[in-house]
Amino acid sequence: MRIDVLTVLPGLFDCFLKEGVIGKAISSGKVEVKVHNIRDFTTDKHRVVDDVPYGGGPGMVLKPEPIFRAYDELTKEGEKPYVLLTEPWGEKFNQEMAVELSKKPRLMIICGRYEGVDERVKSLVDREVSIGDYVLTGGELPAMVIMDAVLRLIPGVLGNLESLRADSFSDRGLLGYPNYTRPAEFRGMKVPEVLLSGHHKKIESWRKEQSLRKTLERRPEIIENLKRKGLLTKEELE
Ligand SMILES: Nc1ncccc1[N+](=O)[O-]
Repeated sequence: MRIDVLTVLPGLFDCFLKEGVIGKAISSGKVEVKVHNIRDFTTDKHRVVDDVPYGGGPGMVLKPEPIFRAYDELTKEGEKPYVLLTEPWGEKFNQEMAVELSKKPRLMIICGRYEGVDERVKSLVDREVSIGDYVLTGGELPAMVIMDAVLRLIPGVLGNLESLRADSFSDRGLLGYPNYTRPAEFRGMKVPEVLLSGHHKKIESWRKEQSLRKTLERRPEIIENLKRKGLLTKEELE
């Protein structure tokens, strides 16, 4: 997968693209992420990317020309990207959307900033996406959240496929099961016996039960939703 990011603050992405699972996925060539400074697509001396809003009002709006120039330049060759715009009032990002986006060969993420982008930019956009009902200073952190959730789903990025298998829960939006590692007892708190039993079938059903119980407790609407869609098996419903 290739992702092109358009932003006025490219520096924000430096650590994100170098560290951890994402850093390895990029350095190993499994995925390609290019961050582009919208300012590089301006033509004036002062490299202006924003301007005051027509009709008055606070703050600045990202101008359309530099973003369109970047889009035209970056889509001259290769597959047309599926274009996301990160902004507070977009469609709520979730695991289902991450799975869907992870199947696209190429993405472009336009990071909103200031009071947002000129409305005409949305003629380039396939999906306006929000990571939550709160206002950040810009769409760069949301872009990193989306890339993190999407890139970890690309085959080969997460070394141990097992952790992806566990995601079969999160792909249905179920909350994860409790995790433990050595020591078997710590400050009087013991690891559940079943996890020390080596009995894989029992461990699997214990984990599934824990996940369903936690989801029912904290996010009952997810269980209701899965019931309605018929995505819970008979024994899961018991
Ligand atoms: N929540 C947000 N605030 C500002 C820009 C983008 C945002 N978002 O969620 O994509």
